[in-house]
Amino acid sequence: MLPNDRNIILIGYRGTGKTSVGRELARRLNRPFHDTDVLVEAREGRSIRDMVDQEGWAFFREREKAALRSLETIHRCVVATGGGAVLDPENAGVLKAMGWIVLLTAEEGILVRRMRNDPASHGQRPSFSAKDTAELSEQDAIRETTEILTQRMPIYRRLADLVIDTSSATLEEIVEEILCRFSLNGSKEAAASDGSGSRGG
Ligand SMILES: Nc1ncnc2c1ncn2[C@@H]1O[C@H](COP(=O)(O)OP(=O)(O)OP(=O)(O)O)[C@@H](O)[C@H]1O
Ligand SMILES: O=C(O)C1=C[C@@H](O)[C@@H](O)[C@H](O)C1
Ligand SMILES: [Mg+2]
Repeated sequence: MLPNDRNIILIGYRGTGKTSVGRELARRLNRPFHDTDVLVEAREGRSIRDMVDQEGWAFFREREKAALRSLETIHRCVVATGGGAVLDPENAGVLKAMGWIVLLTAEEGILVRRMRNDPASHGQRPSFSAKDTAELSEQDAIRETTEILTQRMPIYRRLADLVIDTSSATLEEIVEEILCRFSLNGSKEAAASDGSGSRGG
């Protein structure tokens, strides 16, 4: 398989922008986009939050694993993962074999602010603690985020082929960095989808 045929997989904590960046990157590359959270919700016919409330985290993690397995043989796609998908070592192995892994990061305070301002948070993002995330003070939410990131960052970093701090970057800038890093900027697929086909190579 040519390097440019590999999938591009986005990993990282909640609110780092995996879904937003993935959607835009797929549009720029004219590639299919898959989001494991969206797949799980579509298959289950309910939100992740409802799944976790009704069945618990282990149930959701099993469904997430099955969703990831169903993507194992795709190529030339962009994939956004759930923030905790990489915690399962088997999932991590599947993702690593699937393509280039891009880790998105951001400062804790920014992550908390993004999640609080995102209307999707309230109906769809289950709380990690007993309280609803929206009910936590900003300080407690930052503390919770810092604690979880301390556990997860070594796993995220071990898997990553590229790390991008999104704290003060726009979606466009992040997408450009990914295209540039994997030499996809001048590719026919990128050129064709951004309307600059005659200039591309
Ligand atoms: N670079 C950015 N700058 C500003 N806002 C951003 C950026 N990236 C994402 N956001 C905003 O942050 C919120 C969360 O983004 P998104 O849903 O893409 O994150 P995610 O990593 O997919 O989260 P989750 O793990 O919960 O699925 C959205 O409201 C989105 O518009
Ligand atoms: O960080 C996490 O553990 C999660 C992130 C979201 O993408 C969802 O997959 C779910 O809310 C769990
Ligand atoms: Mg997402």
